[in-house]
Amino acid sequence: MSSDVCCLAEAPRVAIFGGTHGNEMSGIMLVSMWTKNDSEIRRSRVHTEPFICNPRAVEKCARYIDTDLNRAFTAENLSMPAGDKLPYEVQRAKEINQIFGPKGSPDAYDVIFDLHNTTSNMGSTLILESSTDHFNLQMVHYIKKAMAPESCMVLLNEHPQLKYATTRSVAKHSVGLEVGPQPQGVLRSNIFESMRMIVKHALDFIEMFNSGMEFPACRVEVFRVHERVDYPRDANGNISAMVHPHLQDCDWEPLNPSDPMFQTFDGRTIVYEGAGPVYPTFINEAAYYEKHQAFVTTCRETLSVNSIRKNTK
Ligand SMILES: CC(=O)N[C@@H](CC(=O)O)C(=O)O
Ligand SMILES: [Zn+2]
Repeated sequence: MSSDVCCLAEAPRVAIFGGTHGNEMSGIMLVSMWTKNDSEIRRSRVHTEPFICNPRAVEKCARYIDTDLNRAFTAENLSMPAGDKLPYEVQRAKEINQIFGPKGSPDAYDVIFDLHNTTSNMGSTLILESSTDHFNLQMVHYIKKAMAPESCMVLLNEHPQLKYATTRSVAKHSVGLEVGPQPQGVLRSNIFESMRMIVKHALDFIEMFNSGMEFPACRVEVFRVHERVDYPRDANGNISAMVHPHLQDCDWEPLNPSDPMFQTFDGRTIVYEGAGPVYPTFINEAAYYEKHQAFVTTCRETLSVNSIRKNTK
């Protein structure tokens, strides 16, 4: 019914970020490619800016120089007086906020896609930070349909403690794109092509939305971030077990009470002792050893998405 349609502002300004982490190669290569020739990302009703977020980390092929850029977009950092004593990524966050934000203001870019790779066997995953952004929910619904039969999962991170201040959070609508498995510093053609295809569908969606198309109400399956699980550790804080072979590479598959979770170096199995099934993801992500995270558990949910169209005035 058209009376239930949410009329939303047009989304003419879009950015595609790569190299938020300097060793996640697919996004870095795609963004560099589109910077040289933007024919693939050009649409008549969308202006799309490809952008390398952490050029010094890209140069070094490291996740970051001083601190993780994808945690740096806090109100505190962004309001810090500029100065060259600040950590490189804090300076960079302030610059990115100037160009694509300011975060939370009407001047901010409409949509930012931030391209990441994971060493986990997650496949293609869209990361959302809000369950009430119906523009983003309609977009991920569109992308999932367009990608089928290839799967595209949706990870929803609005957990008050586990949420972090991402680079993409300067936009009005922020979307993370995480594709794996791909080792750090490595390009895999299948991963690169999946990422490229998702960006294509996303831009097609925005083009259609900006052209005035109405998107009917729908439902979308998401996996909501529930808990961070660290590796077992000894008294000195060193890791004392590895991800169990039965869990390794089983991202998005149910983990039930008493299922194997870790394997100690002397071959003992540590089982999951939670109450019900959870869906682990980011299993054995290389970048998360420093964050004390072996995997994150999620709960499966279906969200109802409102019908949307561009407001016409
Ligand atoms: C492996 C990796 O870098 N993942 C991203 C996820 C995200 O963009 O939310 C991060 O931790 O920043
Ligand atoms: Zn990343």
